[in-house]
Amino acid sequence: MRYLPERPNKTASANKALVSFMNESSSNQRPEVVWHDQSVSREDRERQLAQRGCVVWFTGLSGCGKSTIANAVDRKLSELGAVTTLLDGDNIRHHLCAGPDRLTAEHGPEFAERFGLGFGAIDREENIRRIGAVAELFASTGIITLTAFVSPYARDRQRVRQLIESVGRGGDFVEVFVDTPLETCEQRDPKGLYKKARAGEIQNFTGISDPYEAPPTPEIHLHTADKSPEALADEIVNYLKQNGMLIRT
Ligand SMILES: Nc1ncnc2c1ncn2[C@@H]1O[C@H](COP(=O)(O)OS(=O)(=O)O)[C@@H](OP(=O)(O)O)[C@H]1O
Ligand SMILES: Nc1ncnc2c1ncn2[C@@H]1O[C@H](COP(=O)(O)OP(=O)(O)O)[C@@H](O)[C@H]1O
Repeated sequence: MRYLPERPNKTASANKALVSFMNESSSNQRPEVVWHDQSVSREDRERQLAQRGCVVWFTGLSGCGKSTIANAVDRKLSELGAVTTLLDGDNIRHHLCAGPDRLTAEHGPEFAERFGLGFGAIDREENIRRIGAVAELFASTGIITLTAFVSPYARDRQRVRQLIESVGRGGDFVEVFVDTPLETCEQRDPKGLYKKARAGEIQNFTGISDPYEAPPTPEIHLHTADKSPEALADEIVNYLKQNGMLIRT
C-alpha cells in the first residue's frame, strides 16, 4: 500500500488553524463552548486509508441524474478499494432533515414546526447547512463523501465550500453540476413531481415555481445529453484520480 506524502503545512499548525477557525465561528454566541482539538489528525486517518478526504457535491434539478450518477461513482470507487459514503437528498430528508410531518408523532407539533424542513428558501438553506456540516465530518475522517442534493442556491453551496476548504484544503470541495435540461427532467419525471408541480399541487418546486442557480464555474460540468450514467461517472472518477484523491490506484 502506498501512503500519502507528508503535508508539513497541515500538521500542528493546521490543527491550530482549525481550532481557531472553529472557535471564531462559534465564539460570537457561546464563548463557553470551545473547540477541542483531537489527537488523531486527519493526515493520520488519510494515510491509513491511502486516500484524500473530500466532498464531491452533485447539484442539479430534480430528475437530472444526481442519485444515479453518484451511485455509479460510489460503486466504481468502492471497486477501486476507496472508502466512500453517499448522502442522498431523499434519504437525508427521512431523518437528519426530516419534514414537520415526519417529526410530529415522535416529538410533538412545536418541535416539528421548529426543526422540520420543507422546501422554502430558508428551509433549503438549513438543509444544506446541516448536510455541509455532516459532509465535513466525513471528509475530515478521510472519507470520499458524495452528496446528491438539488442545492439550488449558489450562496448555500458557497458556504459549504468555504467550510470544507477552511477546515481542510483547497480542492477538497468538488462541485459537480449535473446539467440536464429542464425539459428532459420533466419528461423523465420518475416520481411524478413535475406533473404535480405543474398542476399546482406542490409549491416551490425547483425549475417550475422556484429558482435554480446554476454554478458558473463548477469543478466538473456534466453535459448529460446522450451520455450514459456510467460514462458520466467515469468522468468524475478520472477527475478524482488526476487530483490525487485516490492514492492506492
Ligand atoms: N419543492 C420541491 N423542490 C425540489 N424537490 C422537491 C420538492 N418537493 C419534493 N422534492 C423532492 O425532494 C428532493 C430534493 O431534496 P433536496 O434535499 O435535495 O432539496 S434541496 O437541496 O434542499 O433544495 C427531490 O429529489 P431529487 O428528485 O432526487 O432531486 C424531490 O424528489
Ligand atoms: N445520463 C442519463 N441518461 C438517461 N437517463 C438517466 C441518466 N441519468 C439518470 N437517468 C434517469 O433519470 C431518472 C432520474 O434520475 P435520478 O438519478 O433519480 O435524478 P435525481 O437524483 O437528480 O433526481 C432515473 O430514472 C434515471 O434512471
